[in-house]
Amino acid sequence: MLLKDSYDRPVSNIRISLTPRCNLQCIYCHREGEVKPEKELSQEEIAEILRVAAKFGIRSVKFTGGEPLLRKDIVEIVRSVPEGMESSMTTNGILLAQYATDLKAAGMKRVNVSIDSIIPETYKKITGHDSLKKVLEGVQAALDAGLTPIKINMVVLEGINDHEIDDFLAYIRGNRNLVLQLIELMNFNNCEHHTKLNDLEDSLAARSKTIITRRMHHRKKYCLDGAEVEVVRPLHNSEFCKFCNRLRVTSDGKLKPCLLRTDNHIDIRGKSRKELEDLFVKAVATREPFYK
Ligand SMILES: Nc1nc2c(ncn2[C@@H]2O[C@H](COP(=O)(O)OP(=O)(O)OP(=O)(O)O)[C@@H](O)[C@H]2O)c(=O)[nH]1
Ligand code: SF4
Ligand code: SF4
Repeated sequence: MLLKDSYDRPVSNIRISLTPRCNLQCIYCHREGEVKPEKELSQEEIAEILRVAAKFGIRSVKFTGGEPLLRKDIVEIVRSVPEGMESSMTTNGILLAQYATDLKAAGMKRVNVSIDSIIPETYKKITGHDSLKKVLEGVQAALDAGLTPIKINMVVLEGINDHEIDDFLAYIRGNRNLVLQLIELMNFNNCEHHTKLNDLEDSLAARSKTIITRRMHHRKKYCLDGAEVEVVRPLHNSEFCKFCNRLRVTSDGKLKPCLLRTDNHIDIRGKSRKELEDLFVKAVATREPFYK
């Protein structure tokens, strides 16, 4: 039986940040909402968290960061995912070519890869590094290894990459294993590059053959001719929060009931199995939609 919060939202998936470290410096990075992270969880601590998650019926885990592939024990971590639980990862793709085959062999189902521009100079401007070629090789390696479907995550930045959407569509078009995911920038610092995605969604809707509403966050998925596009609009979106079914774990071992809150973290380090289970129940009970 899945745990439910008092807003009737079941927790069906868990997101574990494996490290706050990253080999890029994106201009908009929210670091999964972590503040001053301390010592990273060990592989055994992660395995124990996953066992408890499985006990509460959670059947899906997403590994995030920072950059999760910076963990030297990443393949071991993936191997420790309990049977029956699907694992995936959100990565910047730089080390993906190196790890794709091993991740698949360890049981990982699929990956999301962040690519904010397919123009090398713009990619460098956003991420601080000249790594686009490596990332595209990583995507190809993940396709070859069968880590699919692969979502290409693009954070839309006004005046920087917002004119590239058709280029991205051309990149994924015809490959059923690639999905484009357009993400609204989390505009915490009143960033001049923030843009709402409403107009973009309207134009996708007009061009779509089918529109699917996913259960998670009630996100819309637009099926265009030969290309699938998912849109993530988390800001001031009560519908998004109403259908939020995730519980997060920070890289230093705290249950995090909401990405946008730092005041209700629950430390789960050094706890017995029974205490850990009780803290899971407590964390789910404190969950509430950020935007109501
Ligand atoms: N506010 C908010 N934003 C989220 C949440 N989950 C994901 N996001 C945003 O969506 C972006 C993409 O998330 P990913 O890590 O690729 O995973 P996903 O697409 O949510 O998950 P899958 O569909 O399982 O692959 C993140 O960078 C966040 O900005 C959430 O629970 N709350
Ligand atoms: S790749 Fe992800 S974690 Fe790394 S800096 Fe960019 S947004 Fe942040
Ligand atoms: S802001 Fe919080 S409640 Fe809303 S979708 Fe994100 S994690 Fe869930």
